[in-house]
This record gives sequence, structure tokens and C-alpha cells, in this order.
Amino acid sequence: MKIVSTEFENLFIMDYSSYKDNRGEFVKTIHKQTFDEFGLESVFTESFYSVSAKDVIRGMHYQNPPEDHVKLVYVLTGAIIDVVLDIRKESITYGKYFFVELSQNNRNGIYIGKGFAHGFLALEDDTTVEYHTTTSQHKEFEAGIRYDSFGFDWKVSKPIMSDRDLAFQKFTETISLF
Ligand SMILES: Cc1cn([C@H]2C[C@H](O)[C@@H](COP(=O)(O)OP(=O)(O)O[C@H]3O[C@H](C)C(=O)[C@H](O)[C@H]3O)O2)c(=O)[nH]c1=O
Repeated sequence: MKIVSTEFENLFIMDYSSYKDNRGEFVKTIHKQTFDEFGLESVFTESFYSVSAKDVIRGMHYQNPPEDHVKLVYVLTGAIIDVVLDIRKESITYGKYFFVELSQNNRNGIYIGKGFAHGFLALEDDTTVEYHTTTSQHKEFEAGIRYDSFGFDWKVSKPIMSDRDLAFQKFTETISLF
């Protein structure tokens, strides 16, 4: 795997290698020694995956301190546009967003440090996204920002979303604790 820096501090693209043979494919997603070289956390307390239909948008989610966490995200099947919003008030990229296509084909992942809101748009049916987080879910610290309130164009007219995600406040109304 190669870890690729971005213009955002503590946000990295994971360029995973895919080993193919006559049986199929093998992809390593976490490797402590490589993560250590870049100062990335490699101990995760929770992992989960979601399966989404085309045009589903999930997000923008984050967990507030003291249960804020690093998130490692990659696609098992299908493809997404993964979107991250910097909500760290002192960051030079505060309020800026980053987006990247993660897919079964490019086998890229994303390492999202603390202080980012995260979401994605599924580009295909049966898109499976796997996450690892460095703290577990604590509902009392869960928070979110409306997907259409920080300037990103999702390029989908009728996204499929949860009522919870649609009820999040706008970015401009959000008081960041980061
Ligand atoms: C995260 C979580 C969820 N759940 C239950 C709660 C709901 O009944 C169901 C779906 O949860 P939610 O609607 O929060 O899932 P997503 O909207 O896919 O959120 C996920 O996708 C976005 C893009 C993220 O970045 C979040 O970190 C990640 O949680 O699973 C649990 O029981 N435990 C958990 O840790």
C-alpha cells in the first residue's frame, strides 16, 4: 500500500495494492508498520460496513470530543464519491471540502483524521463501504452537517437519504468543537 498526503492535514489517500490471481483478488487495508511511518493510528476499536443503492447519500457525520475518532474507509463492491469537510476551526483548510472516488476498481481508501465530517454518494447499486474507527459509537457525541450546506455539488437531483441526515443543521449554523 502507498499512503498519499493531501492538502489537508491528517487526511490521506490509501493507495491499496490489489493482488490478483486465478482465484480472484487480495487487498491489505491496515499495516501497522506502514501506518507508523506516516504517524497514522492503526488501532481501531470498531469496524462496520454499509450497503447502498445508487444515488444514496450518507452523511455528513462525525463524532464530537471526547469520542472523536479517526476513520478508515474503503469500498468493497461498487463505487462512491467520498466527501470530507474540515471542521477544525484553527485549520488553514477549515470549511474546505475534499472529495475522491473510491471504488472496487481503483481499490483506493481514505484515512480521515479527527475533526472532519464525512459522507459519500453511492454511484452504483449494491455499493459496500467498510469503515474502521478509533473510538466506538457514542450516540450522545454523534453529530452531523447537512450534505447540501457547505458548497459541494453532489450532482444528484434526488438523493436517497435518511430523515436523520436530512434533519442535520447547516454548516454555517454548526458550532464546531474541534
Ligand atoms: C454507526 C452505527 C450505526 N448503528 C446503527 C444505527 C442505525 O440504526 C444504523 C445505521 O446507522 P447510520 O444511519 O448512522 O449509518 P450511516 O448513515 O451509514 O453512517 C455511516 O456512514 C457515514 C458516511 C459515516 O461517516 C458514519 O460514520 C457511519 O456511521 O446502524 C449502530 O448500531 N452502531 C453504529 O456504530
